[in-house]
Amino acid sequence: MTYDAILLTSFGGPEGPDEVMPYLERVTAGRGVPKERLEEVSHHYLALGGVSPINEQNRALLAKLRERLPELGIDLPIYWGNRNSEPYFSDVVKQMYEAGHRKVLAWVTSAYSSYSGCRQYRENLHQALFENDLLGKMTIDKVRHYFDHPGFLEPVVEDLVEGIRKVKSAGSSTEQIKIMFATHSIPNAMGETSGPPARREEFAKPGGAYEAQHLAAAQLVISKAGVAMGESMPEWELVYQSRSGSPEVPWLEPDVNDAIQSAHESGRTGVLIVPIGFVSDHVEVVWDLDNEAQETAEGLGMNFYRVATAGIHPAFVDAIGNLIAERLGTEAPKAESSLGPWPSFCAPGCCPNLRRELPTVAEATA
Ligand SMILES: CC1=C(CCC(=O)O)c2cc3nc(cc4[nH]c(cc5[nH]c(cc1n2)c(C)c5CCC(=O)O)c(CCC(=O)O)c4C)C(CCC(=O)O)=C3C
Ligand SMILES: [Fe+2]
Repeated sequence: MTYDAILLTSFGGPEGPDEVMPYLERVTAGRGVPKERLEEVSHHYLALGGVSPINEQNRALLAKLRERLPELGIDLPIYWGNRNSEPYFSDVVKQMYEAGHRKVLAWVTSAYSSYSGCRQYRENLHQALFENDLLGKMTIDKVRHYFDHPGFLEPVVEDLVEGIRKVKSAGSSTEQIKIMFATHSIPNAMGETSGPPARREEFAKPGGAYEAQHLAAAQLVISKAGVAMGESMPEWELVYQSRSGSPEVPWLEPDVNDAIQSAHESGRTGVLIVPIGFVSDHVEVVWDLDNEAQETAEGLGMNFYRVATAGIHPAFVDAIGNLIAERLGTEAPKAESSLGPWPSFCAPGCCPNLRRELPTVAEATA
């Protein structure tokens, strides 16, 4: 495979108070999210000055990639585009075409399979080509999901080890600690249909491939931390956060705050939250975990530690390099769970849009 440019592909966020409501409306357009939920989330953003940290984190990652990829032998220009805020895909795609690029490889800031974390990006990239009349003139492929890539997990393992030591020295024993791997909740219907249709029977409902990938990543993190510490690990579980949508629609559970309450009731005195579902410390992490979950835990008198995300850790930057090199055919895939390496091209019907079928990029031909 040859590519002539890389596109760092992300979610986007507001960068000022005036941008918050238009951003939230854009994100949820046609998604059936009640107005009350938007009001509530707008307060999270406004409490942070109306600025999501996500764009700054992507600028920092972009700078690291531009520095590091050439050292790894990848001499391709790197662009950055967002689904929901400037720089929009449509503008970036146009800019890339005008600069002469025809075969683009997108790397997405989402490690797992789901409509929200995969197909929606692929639909939006297709839309960007369409809007610029570039269908058939320029292709955009996508790097595979990397939930079980060692370089995605290493920064997490490092900080989990640190966190366990801290919570222990605050007085909680191994048996008194619960490790909670946290990820974005999604509707059950989205979980059940995540991943390729041919593999659907393989995964438990309602979480589907989305949940299976998280469990695989969590198990790897626990094993690695156990080896690093040379001792047995506290018990762990997968929990969900940042539930949106209307209350009648079932979403993946348990919620992180309920899980903290249950852990307290079963005699735990320490909780570590590992935001394994996120690649950097954006609003879901700094608000929903560092404020809400921490308050829940401390209100119950528990020791609390929130583990770092991959961010711009050198191991993660190198992992992105390896994932790109894998697509270029110059390095072997690195995937440590029995689920991977996840395919680079999504099967038709993978992580479907349950509202209406839309064309996408980076789809496998049947
Ligand atoms: C799976 C998943 C990821 C991980 C994969 C990926 O990274 O893409 C993710 C990431 C993110 N989600 C983000 C923000 C938001 N997500 C929302 C709403 C929703 N997310 C969903 C799922 C996911 N979301 C879903 C099923 C909805 C309901 C509406 C719908 O069905 O589409 C809403 C609306 C308000 C609310 O209800 O919360 C906001 C503002 C930000 C930016 C944060 C920042 O600004 O720092 C990021 C990285
Ligand atoms: Fe989201």
